[in-house]
Amino acid sequence: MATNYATVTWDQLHRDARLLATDLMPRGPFKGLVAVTRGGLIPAAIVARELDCRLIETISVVTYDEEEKGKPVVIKAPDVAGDGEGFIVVDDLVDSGVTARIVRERLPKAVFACLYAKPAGKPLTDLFVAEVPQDTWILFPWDTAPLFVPPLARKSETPTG
Ligand SMILES: O=P(O)(O)OC[C@H]1O[C@H](OP(=O)(O)OP(=O)(O)O)[C@H](O)[C@@H]1O
Ligand SMILES: Nc1nc2[nH]cnc2c(=O)[nH]1
Ligand SMILES: [Mg+2]
Repeated sequence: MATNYATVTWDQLHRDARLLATDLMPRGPFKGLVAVTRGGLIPAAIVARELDCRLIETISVVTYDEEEKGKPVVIKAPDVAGDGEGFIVVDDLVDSGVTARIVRERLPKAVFACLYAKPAGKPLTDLFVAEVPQDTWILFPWDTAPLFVPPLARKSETPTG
């Protein structure tokens, strides 16, 4: 259970995706990218723009609560990417590493890249931009909205006030 939160703004996300692209450049050229939906879609779009890649495939992994031991299921396969040779897999983060493990099984020859890595997932990614503590929940721009915050001197004020 996360006890801290780390908020990522659109600007930070864009900067970090560009840094990831910079680190990926020497490993290319690449045939294309595989975005891990949904969190990897926007990072993959930014990386693809920087690397001038126009081929973007997707893989979708869902962990259903009802499934045996929360087993992850691939509900959309990355058929165009074959065994992953010449492709970059892009996700927003690795946490437990469960998603990355199943993606790597499908695409063993791909380079796996993500923006943020928690310690448990770190061994599953080839590249990442920043490490985040295991007890920290990352809030992406698409998870959040600007909210009224009352002045310190008026703590009891409500957002509707
Ligand atoms: O390392 P793990 O413990 O597997 O966690 C990391 C995954 O969890 C989130 O995806 P999620 O399955 O929540 O779906 P989403 O991308 O559609 O938000 C995130 O985007 C990663 O793909
Ligand atoms: N948004 C978000 N999704 C996650 N999925 C697994 N870990 C995380 C996290 O820290 N933030
Ligand atoms: Mg995801």
